[in-house]
Amino acid sequence: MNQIEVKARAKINISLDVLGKRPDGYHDVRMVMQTLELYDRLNFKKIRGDKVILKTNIPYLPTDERNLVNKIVGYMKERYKIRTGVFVRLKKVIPVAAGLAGGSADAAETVKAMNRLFHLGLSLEEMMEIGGRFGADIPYCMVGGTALAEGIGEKITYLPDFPECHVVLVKPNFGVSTAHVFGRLDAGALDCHPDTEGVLEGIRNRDLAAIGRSMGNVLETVTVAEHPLLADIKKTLLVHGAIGALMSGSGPSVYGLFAEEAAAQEAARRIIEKKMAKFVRTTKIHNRKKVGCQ
Ligand SMILES: C[C@@](CO)(OP(=O)(O)O)[C@H](O)COP(=O)(O)OP(=O)(O)OC[C@H]1O[C@@H](n2ccc(N)nc2=O)[C@H](O)[C@@H]1O
Ligand SMILES: Nc1ncnc2c1ncn2[C@@H]1O[C@H](COP(=O)(O)OP(=O)(O)O)[C@@H](O)[C@H]1O
Repeated sequence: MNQIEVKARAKINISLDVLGKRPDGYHDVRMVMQTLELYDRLNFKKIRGDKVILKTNIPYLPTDERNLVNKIVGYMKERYKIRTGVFVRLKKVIPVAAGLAGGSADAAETVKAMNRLFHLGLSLEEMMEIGGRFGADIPYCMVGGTALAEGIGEKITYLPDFPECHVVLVKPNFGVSTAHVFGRLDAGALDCHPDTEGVLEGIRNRDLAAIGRSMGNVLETVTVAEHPLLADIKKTLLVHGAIGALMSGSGPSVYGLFAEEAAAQEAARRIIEKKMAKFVRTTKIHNRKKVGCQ
C-alpha cells in the first residue's frame, strides 16, 4: 500500500464545562463531544527521498511544521525511523480556528494514516498518546462519535449514539484563539457550570428536547461577550425552530440542532439572508461506526 485517503471530521461540543486551572496552565474540562458529517480530506502518499511535503487548498494555512499534519508526519518518521518521504494533499472544508477542531481532526487522521501506511502496528491507546502530545482535542478526534472528554480532553468515555438530527453550522467571518479564551475565562466565570448530567441523560434516553434544554458551554461567557453577533445567530436559529443552539468549543462557530431538515434549511437561509456569516452549512451528526456493521 503506497497511498491512503481519509476523512477528518469536524466536532461540536454539546456541553463544555471547565472545572479548574491546573499548575501547567491547562484546564480540567468535562465535555460532551459529537462528530459531524462535515470533513476535510487527506491523501497520504509514499514518495522517493526523505522529505515531508504538504499541499493544501487554503492559501493562508502554513504547510511547514506549523501545520499539525506536517509536524506529526515528521515526528512519526523520526520516532519510528522511517526513511521514506511522505506527500500529503489536504483538502480543507472545515473552517480554520473555528471551535470545530479541524486541525485536531487532521492531526488524528495523520497518526492513523502513518500507522497504516508504514505498518507500525500501533494500538489505539498508543496512537491517542501520540496525538495527545500535539493537542488536547486530538485523542477524542481519533475515536469520534459521541463521547465524554475529561482531564484536559484526553480521557475519553464512549457514550451511546446521539439521536438523529440535522445541524445548522454557522462560522462567523473571524477566528478565535483557544488560548485567549481560556485565558480570559480565568479572570471570570470559573464557578459557572452547564448541565452536563442533563445532556448525558438526554443522550441515554435519545431525547433531543432534553438535550436541547441542558446543552451549555461555559466558554460562551468569554467569546459571546466579546462578539455579541454570536448571541444574535443563536437567537435566529432558535426562532426558526432549533431544539437547542450553542457555541462550539472556544468559538466562534455556533450551531443549532433541528429535528426536521426543512426547518434547518429555512434557518440557514435566514442567516445567509441576514449576512450574519459567509460559512453557513446544514449537515448531520455522524455517529461512530460499529465494528461488524459498516
Ligand atoms: C476548547 C476546545 C473544546 O473542544 O476546542 P476548540 O475550541 O479548540 O475547538 C478544546 O478543549 C481545545 O483543544 P485544542 O484546540 O486541541 O487545544 P490545545 O491546542 O491543546 O491548546 C490550545 C490552548 O488552549 C488552552 N487549553 C486547551 C485545552 C485545555 N483543556 N485547557 C486549556 O487551557 C491552553 O492555553 C492551550 O495553550
Ligand atoms: N491542519 C490544520 N488545519 C487547520 N489549522 C491548523 C492545522 N494545522 C495547524 N493549524 C493551526 O491551528 C490553529 C487552530 O486550528 P483549528 O483546529 O482549525 O482550530 P479549532 O480547534 O479552534 O477549530 C490555526 O490557527 C492554524 O494555524
